[in-house]
Amino acid sequence: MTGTGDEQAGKGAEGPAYLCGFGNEHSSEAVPGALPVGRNSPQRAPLGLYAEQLSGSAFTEPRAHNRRSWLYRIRPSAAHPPFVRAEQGALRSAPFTDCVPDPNRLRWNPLPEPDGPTDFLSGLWTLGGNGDATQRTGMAVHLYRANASMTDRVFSDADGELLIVPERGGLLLRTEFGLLRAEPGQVALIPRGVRFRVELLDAGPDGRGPTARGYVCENYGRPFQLPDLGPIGANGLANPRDFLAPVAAYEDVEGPVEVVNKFCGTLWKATYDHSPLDVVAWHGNHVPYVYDLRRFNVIGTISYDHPDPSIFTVLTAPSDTPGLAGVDFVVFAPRWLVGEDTFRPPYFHRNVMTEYMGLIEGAYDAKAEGFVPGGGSLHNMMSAHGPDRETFDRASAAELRPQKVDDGLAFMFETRWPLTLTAQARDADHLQRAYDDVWQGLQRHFRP
Ligand SMILES: O=C(O)Cc1cc(O)ccc1O
Ligand SMILES: [Fe+2]
Repeated sequence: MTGTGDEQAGKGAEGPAYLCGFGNEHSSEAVPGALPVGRNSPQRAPLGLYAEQLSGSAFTEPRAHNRRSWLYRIRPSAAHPPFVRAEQGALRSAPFTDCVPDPNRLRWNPLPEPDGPTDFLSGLWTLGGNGDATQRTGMAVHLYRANASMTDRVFSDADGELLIVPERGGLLLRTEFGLLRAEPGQVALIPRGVRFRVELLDAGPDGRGPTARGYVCENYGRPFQLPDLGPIGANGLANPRDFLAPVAAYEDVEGPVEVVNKFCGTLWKATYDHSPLDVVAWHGNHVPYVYDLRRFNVIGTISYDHPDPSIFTVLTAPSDTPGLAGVDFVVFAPRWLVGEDTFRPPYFHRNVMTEYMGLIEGAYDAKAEGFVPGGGSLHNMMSAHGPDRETFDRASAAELRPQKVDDGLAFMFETRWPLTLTAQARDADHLQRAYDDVWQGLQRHFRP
């Protein structure tokens, strides 16, 4: 695949320029002539740059799964002193062994405000996850809250890719590949190993701003890809051309920059004597991207019943068993409900998959109250859940006219493995201890 064009993104003309297309073999140069022509590693790279390959798959994986990018940079990444252990904050990693896996339905309010100056990295707070980062399986659910831009440091995650879901406040992601802007309603993906710095879009000149919040799915397994469409056909759900990769943009900055690396669950740091965001040109398919959830082409019934929410899959990270995702990213976007003789909100169910849900704005059609933007719910493997009592009563009696559901944007990280909590999530003050009550009082209506 090749890029078909550039796109100006963000709100208005000041947004970064982008390259379009999911999984494409993109190329970009910030200085004309910086990309070598016809080879990746010439004897001397153009403009005195260093060539470096960043591999996101084994060299030998099938072409359809093969991922790598070639970076042409001012200094090679290899020029650095030893990494030493860094502050872990509230960031935790798989395997999650603090807690016994809990079959209860759980729900949290948003994270409390940060105590002091907190950037994206120090504001990461892990809820739980599954698998094992050292085995490259499973996933983790993190939340973040940040009131300061990252300055003089960058982050990269050797353990997996990061799907960032802003809920409050926009983010400017300065990556090795260039700039991405992600506002609430958009999501950003940083591939395994890619270095980046997160700045708050609303920050003042001192880098401080109101608290930005959101969710992060850390995927240790096979990278997210677009789901197959089967009988849906060639178009629909998330369309490939709406995934936007950055154009090359580099920093030529001498001076100490801390590089923080998450490696097998722990954070390590090394101080470089220059900014490692010094990539002048690049090409490849192991690239960061943003996607606007409002571009999701929502498909649902036009007759009766309610398709399973797999119909809302934006991205899927396959496991080694076909059809069983390590993690799916699913969005409940504005849509029309027209099903006749149909209970229209999510049905009662028990699922072998585990569902973590978050809310970006508004309300969710299965929950009348208590599921709030910035909060989250966990319905672990086989836990019984569905509409709360109020929603059930309302939806069972509703007149079934065509109805637009457009008062919220919810999402789900759905995984084939049960999710084990961190101790901080189990013991959190913001855990709603009476969540079970939302299903109390569902009356018997049986009339044999
Ligand atoms: O639990 C949820 O609210 C998510 C969900 C929605 C739906 O419409 C059907 C099944 C399902 O798990
Ligand atoms: Fe569910």
